Amino acid sequence: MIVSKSDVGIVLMNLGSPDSTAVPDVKRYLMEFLMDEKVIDYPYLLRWLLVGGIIVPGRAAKSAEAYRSIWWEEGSPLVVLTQQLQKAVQHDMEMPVEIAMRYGNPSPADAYDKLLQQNPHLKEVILLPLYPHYAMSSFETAVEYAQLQHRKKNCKFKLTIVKPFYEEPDYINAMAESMRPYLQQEFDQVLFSYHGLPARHIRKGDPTGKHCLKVEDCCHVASPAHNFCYRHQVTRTTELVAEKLGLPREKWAISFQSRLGREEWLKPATVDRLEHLPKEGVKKLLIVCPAFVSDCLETLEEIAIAGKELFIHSGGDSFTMIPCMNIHPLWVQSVVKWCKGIVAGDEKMLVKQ
Ligand SMILES: C=CC1=C(C)c2cc3[nH]c(cc4nc(cc5[nH]c(cc1n2)c(C)c5CCC(=O)O)C(CCC(=O)O)=C4C)c(C)c3C=C
Ligand SMILES: [Fe+2]
Ligand SMILES: [Fe+2]
Repeated sequence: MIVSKSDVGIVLMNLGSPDSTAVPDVKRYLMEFLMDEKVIDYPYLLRWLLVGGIIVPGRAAKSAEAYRSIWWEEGSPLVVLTQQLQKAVQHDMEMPVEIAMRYGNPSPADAYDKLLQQNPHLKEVILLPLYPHYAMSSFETAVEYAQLQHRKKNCKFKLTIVKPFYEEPDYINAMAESMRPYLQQEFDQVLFSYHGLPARHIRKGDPTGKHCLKVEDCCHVASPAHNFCYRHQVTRTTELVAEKLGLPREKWAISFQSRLGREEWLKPATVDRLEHLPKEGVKKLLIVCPAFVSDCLETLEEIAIAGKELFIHSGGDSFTMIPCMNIHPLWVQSVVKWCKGIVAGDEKMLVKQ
């Protein structure tokens, strides 16, 4: 459907943060996040006992302290950087751009209200989940939440969803160019550290039921499962970015961070690599986190503070974290180009509905 530009709005959707670093706010946020059945996918009662009885009480104060170590005067880095992206995209777009968060504020309903205030005749909203890769616990839950609020509010406009963009040439180019200046310095390895997932989520998401983590080297063997396979998609992003940067194979590696709980998660774990790399001769490390388009707790605290400390303590000499794309001009241009293309009728970036 082609609608007039003046009747379209854009929502950039990210994960969300607590409202403040106060322990009750962090508790509320963690409860909302971890009680999401697509994040911790156990039966409700078990999830409630585990999250409300063990994980959140045990984690909230430590999490609040971690947030305090990275918090900015204007608020959570993730929220502030998403607002900055909104402003930068808005600067180059004729249609209104708002942001929404999966957890915490502002919600998709808040974003729809703001768009409707600007244009009560809104016909279409383009929802861009700011996740390059598909995961049930990131992309899928964000989309379903935005669709639920769209239905609950009985919105009359159409909600159009942008697909995970893990191999889109514009994203790959923006990632590579945002990294390139850091490659001028001497380094032994670039570590691409992605948010981790329970391995079970990868198997559960495989629509064929017989490919992911079952076929040898599954991520390199063609399969319809790849549309839903986070591990395939992060591998593809890494290989395309490395190729664009001319990085030889022995100069890069992949790892997975932020493990939670006792289940098996994707391997290798970033913490294990950071501990062992210096002993393997990797003393000068560059690290980048392409699963996040905006810097957040997972990059600024887990990698830039705790990860650096671990690597240096384990015998490393230099550790440089490459920032997320944030408001890199090529990233802003990519978002603008995709949205303008969709408004002009190009459907290749869209989830088929
Ligand atoms: C079972 C637990 C978790 C899964 C699965 C998970 C997937 C997942 N998360 C992101 C992106 C982000 N996660 C962030 C923080 C964060 N993640 C978990 C747990 C799971 N995530 C927790 C408990 C936390 C909270 C912080 C903590 O206590 O350590 C963030 C940062 C938010 C911020 O405010 O800065 C992001 C971003 C993705 C993309 C993903 C699936 C691929
Ligand atoms: Fe997470
Ligand atoms: Fe796979």
